[in-house]
Amino acid sequence: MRVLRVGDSDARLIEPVLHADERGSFARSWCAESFAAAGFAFTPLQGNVSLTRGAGTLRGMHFQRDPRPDPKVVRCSLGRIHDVIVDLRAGSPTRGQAFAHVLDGARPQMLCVPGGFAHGFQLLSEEAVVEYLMGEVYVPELYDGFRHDDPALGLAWPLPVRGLSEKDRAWPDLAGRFPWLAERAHA
Ligand SMILES: Cc1cn([C@H]2C[C@H](O)[C@@H](COP(=O)(O)OP(=O)(O)O[C@H]3O[C@H](C)C(=O)[C@H](O)[C@H]3O)O2)c(=O)[nH]c1=O
Repeated sequence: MRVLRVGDSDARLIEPVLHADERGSFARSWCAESFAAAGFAFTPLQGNVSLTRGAGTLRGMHFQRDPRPDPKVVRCSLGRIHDVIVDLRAGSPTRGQAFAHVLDGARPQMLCVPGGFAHGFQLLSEEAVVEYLMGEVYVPELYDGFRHDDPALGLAWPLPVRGLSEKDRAWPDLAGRFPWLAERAHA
């Protein structure tokens, strides 16, 4: 299993061993012991799968607020996505930093995202299936987000953005809710 650090953050990009033979291939999509040894201790409480159509379509950015932030293990099982996480945790040395990865259904890579990060992705293929194990259950009252083009972050997206949900168009500016972002923007 290959474990890559994600910048200086405590997120991890894990590539499990791919056992290929004449039938195809086999890889683990999660393993408590080896993931913990890789620095990502995690207990899945919910599994999500989303099918998205149309290159450029974007889901996010979403996060679940304290006291129930939602760590997740994200895998693209079909197609290709530009995946972005943003550290929103108070006190984190990488607070405010964004980390982008291409996740490809042809590779069994998984992005291990601690709770307190926002997450979103844009399709690089015409269709994509994204599956993720969640370390916290969905709590609608704590479900939050910000726009992909929030002025406080300046996130770059590889394709013209399309297919946003009404909710993802309407998130309020982050700086109004996280003063430390506004201060940083004026630093
Ligand atoms: C997240 C979630 C949603 N829902 C319901 C709520 C809506 O009626 C429907 C679609 O929800 P939403 O439009 O928020 O789905 P996405 O835009 O794919 O949200 C996800 O996109 C980004 C990339 C993520 O990382 C999160 O896992 C998740 O926020 O599913 C549930 O029933 N359970 C859930 O856990």
